[in-house]
Amino acid sequence: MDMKYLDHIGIAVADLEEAIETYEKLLGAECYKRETVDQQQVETAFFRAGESKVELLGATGSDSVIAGYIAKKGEGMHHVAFEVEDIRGEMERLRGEGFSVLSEEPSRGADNKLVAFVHPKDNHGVLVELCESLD
Ligand SMILES: CC[C@@H](C(=O)O)C(=O)SCCNC(=O)CCNC(=O)[C@H](O)C(C)(C)COP(=O)(O)OP(=O)(O)OC[C@H]1O[C@@H](n2cnc3c(N)ncnc32)[C@H](O)[C@@H]1OP(=O)(O)O
Ligand SMILES: [Co+2]
Repeated sequence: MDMKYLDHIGIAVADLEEAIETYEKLLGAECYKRETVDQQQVETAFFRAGESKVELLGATGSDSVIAGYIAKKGEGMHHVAFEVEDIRGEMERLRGEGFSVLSEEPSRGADNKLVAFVHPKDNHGVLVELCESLD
């Protein structure tokens, strides 16, 4: 299988501190990691939920896709992320299947991963992230 498992869901939030408090109560677990990814202009906060994770995403700049998303659609589910074994191979496979992979090369994401995205218009309205762990 090419996609190994659902690694995380990404949730766009307007106020990261407030959202962390909410998700700590909701999941009954503490945020275990915070990381800013400058290339994406986002600050992330991660929670474990069984084998999967919840990634809260706050914008760090007005050009951030998260700021644009919230301005247009409001807060909410932003993407689903699948862990893959070989991200470049998977990007090539998806391009061959006609999907719009949004970059030529993967970039550095949070959590020591390489990431790439597939346009939501190709996935029935859901932005899909591919991630490959570098650990
Ligand atoms: C922290 C790093 C990493 C990790 O390690 O986990 C991350 O998770 S980073 C997460 C943030 N980064 C990204 O999302 C990068 C990839 N995304 C993009 O390049 C863009 O967001 C996009 C998908 C290309 C859309 O950008 P753009 O075309 O500029 O936005 P529009 O507002 O014009 O939208 C066009 C069209 O698409 C719909 N849309 C946009 N975003 C989403 C979304 N997340 N989910 C579903 N649909 C989305 C938008 O509503 C528009 O639709 P129409 O109005 O019907 O045309
Ligand atoms: Co993500």
